[in-house]
Amino acid sequence: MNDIVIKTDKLTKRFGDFVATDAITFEVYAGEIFGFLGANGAGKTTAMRMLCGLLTPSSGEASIAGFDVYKQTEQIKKNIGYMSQKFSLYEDLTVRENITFFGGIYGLSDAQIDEKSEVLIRQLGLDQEAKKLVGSLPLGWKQKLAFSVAILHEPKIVFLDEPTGGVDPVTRRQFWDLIYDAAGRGITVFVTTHYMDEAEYCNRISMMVDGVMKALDTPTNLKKQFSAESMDEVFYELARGAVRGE
Ligand SMILES: Nc1ncnc2c1ncn2[C@@H]1O[C@H](COP(=O)(O)OP(=O)(O)OP(=O)(O)O)[C@@H](O)[C@H]1O
Repeated sequence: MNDIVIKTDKLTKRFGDFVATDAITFEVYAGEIFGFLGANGAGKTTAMRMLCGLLTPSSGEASIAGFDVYKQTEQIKKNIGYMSQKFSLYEDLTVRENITFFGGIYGLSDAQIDEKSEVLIRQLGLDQEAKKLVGSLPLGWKQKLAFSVAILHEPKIVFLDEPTGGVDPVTRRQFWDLIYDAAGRGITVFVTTHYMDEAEYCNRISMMVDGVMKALDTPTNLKKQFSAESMDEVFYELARGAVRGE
């Protein structure tokens, strides 16, 4: 009995004659960690922006947390968290000021913000850094803080667009501990990544090639399906015919 929190039917985005996302149809379940993979230019960011209510589709259907992507974008935004590649922390505010600022935007009370700030700062091990400007923190800390801020309001779904770009594997693993923690609390995680070790951490993975969703299954089943030892091999098999990208 899985609750569906994301449902799309032939969701498409055209830019002029170019079809960036081509009739993708899939479902994501509550509490799932769903990996959204594809080579550069495959159409991941475009699809994700439609799902977040930030970009109007050209055709097809999608509902996010039960809300329609054409008509109910404000409700969608209230029920999701979003962390883009250029995450939205303010570098010239301190760690604590950033948490307070975003808590205010999400409509949390002062008491809730105080409580969340304490928990978060402790959980991230940022006690020494709480009064430091975010701009002075290493990238890995910024990413963890940006993720924590994106789920400050305990959304139903959090969308992560390449959240761990540019940091080492140990720091990436620590970031994934936070993802597991959020998923354990029932937050659905929709994540794009280029790192195949991260793909292995997902419950299910979809692979986009030239705007089309070419595969969707668990990492184990995908490896079986492609007689592959690793997700790297699966990715290569699927993406090698791609026209777009580098
Ligand atoms: N506003 C736009 N106008 C025209 N073309 C666009 C626009 N936005 C994206 N595209 C094109 O759509 C295609 C898909 O882009 P998108 O950013 O969705 O891919 P992606 O899978 O997220 O790639 P990456 O991994 O590089 O971020 C690309 O060829 C891109 O150039």
